[in-house]
Amino acid sequence: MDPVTMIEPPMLNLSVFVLLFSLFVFKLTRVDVVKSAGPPRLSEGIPFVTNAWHFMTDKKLYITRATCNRYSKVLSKSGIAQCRLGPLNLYMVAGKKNIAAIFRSSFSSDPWVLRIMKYSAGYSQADLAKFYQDEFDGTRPRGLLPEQRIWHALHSLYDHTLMNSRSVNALTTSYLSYFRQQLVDYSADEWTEVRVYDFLKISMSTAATSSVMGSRVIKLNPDFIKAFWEYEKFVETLAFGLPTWLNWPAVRARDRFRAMCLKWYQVADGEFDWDNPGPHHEADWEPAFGSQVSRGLAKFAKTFDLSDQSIGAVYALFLFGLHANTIPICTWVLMELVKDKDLLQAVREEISLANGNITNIDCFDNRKVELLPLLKSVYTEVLRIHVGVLITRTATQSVTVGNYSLAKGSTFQAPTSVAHLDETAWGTPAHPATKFWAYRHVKEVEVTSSTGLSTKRLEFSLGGPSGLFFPFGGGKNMCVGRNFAKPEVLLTVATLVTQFEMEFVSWVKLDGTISDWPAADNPSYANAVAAAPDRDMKIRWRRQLVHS
Ligand code: HEM
Repeated sequence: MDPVTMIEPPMLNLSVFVLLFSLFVFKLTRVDVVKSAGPPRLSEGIPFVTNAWHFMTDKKLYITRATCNRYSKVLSKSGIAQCRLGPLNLYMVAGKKNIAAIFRSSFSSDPWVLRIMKYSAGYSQADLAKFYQDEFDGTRPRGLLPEQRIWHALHSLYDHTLMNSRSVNALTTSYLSYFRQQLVDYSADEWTEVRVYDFLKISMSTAATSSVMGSRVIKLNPDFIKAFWEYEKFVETLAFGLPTWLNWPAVRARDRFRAMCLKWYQVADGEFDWDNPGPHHEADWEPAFGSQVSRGLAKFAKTFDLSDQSIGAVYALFLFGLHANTIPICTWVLMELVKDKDLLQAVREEISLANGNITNIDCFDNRKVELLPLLKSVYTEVLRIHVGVLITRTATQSVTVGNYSLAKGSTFQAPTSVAHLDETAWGTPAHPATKFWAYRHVKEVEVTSSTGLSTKRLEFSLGGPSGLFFPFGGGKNMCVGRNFAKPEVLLTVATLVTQFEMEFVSWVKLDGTISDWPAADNPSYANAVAAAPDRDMKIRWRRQLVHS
């Protein structure tokens, strides 16, 4: 199937699910509707249904209802609002102080993550029980060493293999080399038409998967990348835990992708020498599992004796985390550059200057590209505008938020979009907060050389308060992939704009037909982190002649 048609959002099915889900919830739950003395409540047109419906079909609207004048100013006034989401009673929070509060150590995202592991990834019940038993609230079984505790082991594995500079550098170098292989078919002689999102979905996911697990996983499963995107479009709705008979296409896509991951794992496991200690256990790269994080996940699965079903789920969910946000973010960055020729030229010059006017990307210093102020500003601005997630936390003890004392077990959600689009924090008279502005996060500074010569240059400077910018979440559950995400996106963009001349052709719908409208955030991604575009940009490009 054409890779574009396979990503059409499952709107029809979703609508049916939501309706049935809402009725299901309405019938099965008895929820206390007494007006409490707690934070103000966000009203619902149809009790139990309206919020769940909006959350699953248009989360922007769900959040807007809590903040916008037309509906209610509940959240903007008080900084905390109660909100019913199906059977759950949640507290939505906003404002620097309340957001900082939910990033404290007395809040955890583990219960929310468990839901994703259960439904979106499909861990087995027996393995989920190991996580449930390792209580996050201090009542965990006593006498266990930290490394014997499953949550601790998972978090420290990520810290060790994704957060330190050695592992990030190794992943970045490997990613770039695989990404360049995706470009070999494009020559300097002819113009080729490509769709930006379509191209990046295939090329970046192929390169990033290979850099983490090695390319064998794709050779063993020729449909691997296609199966990933088939699965990706369902991950958010799977998390709602609808019965399988109601959600069959999603469950089938998940199980198919998980089985592919397991097939690869079994080959790698048979090949890896587990019994003999040696450098292969700590190497940045070895042929069986690939990178440190991939090998670490295998060790984790063995240590906690995970079932085959859960092992497939471990890798499927990790690959979702790896691709689901960097690829839409990179797409938006590239779209913004192609839309604005002057900006594209300015970014090209910045990259070229930093690299001594060498346009051969093979000679680039990766770290220099990451520091370029204008490119970093565009990346930051795209994160600000297009990351729209409800950062979710559960209180592990009784807590005080926004002057309200709330019980242990209360669930909180902080919508990034309320903070990221706050006009008073980010807007300027010429550039409102809701609009992309490439130069929002740079300022011009004057520098004087040792010979007394004064020049002006751009310096990166976040264009608003850091407490109102949290695209990667915060606290101990903050995104562990953020140190890799940045070089992955920036180096992909730097490679493409330096190696290719590119021109806008037209906006197209996801099925490839012409669109009169530019791309906007796709509302059918429910609680996704970075919004995918609802349509694509067709461009034409050809390789630049390289001077080294
Ligand atoms: C621009 C790209 C990305 C964005 C915007 C993003 C955003 C996020 C957010 C908002 C969370 C939840 C954090 C919280 O609850 O406080 C998260 C968690 C996570 N992300 Fe990312 N992410 C990105 C890239 C990546 C990459 C490249 C990887 C893998 C290498 C990754 C792996 C993960 C994992 C494993 C978690 C769960 C962490 C935990 O529960 O301890 N992410 N991400």
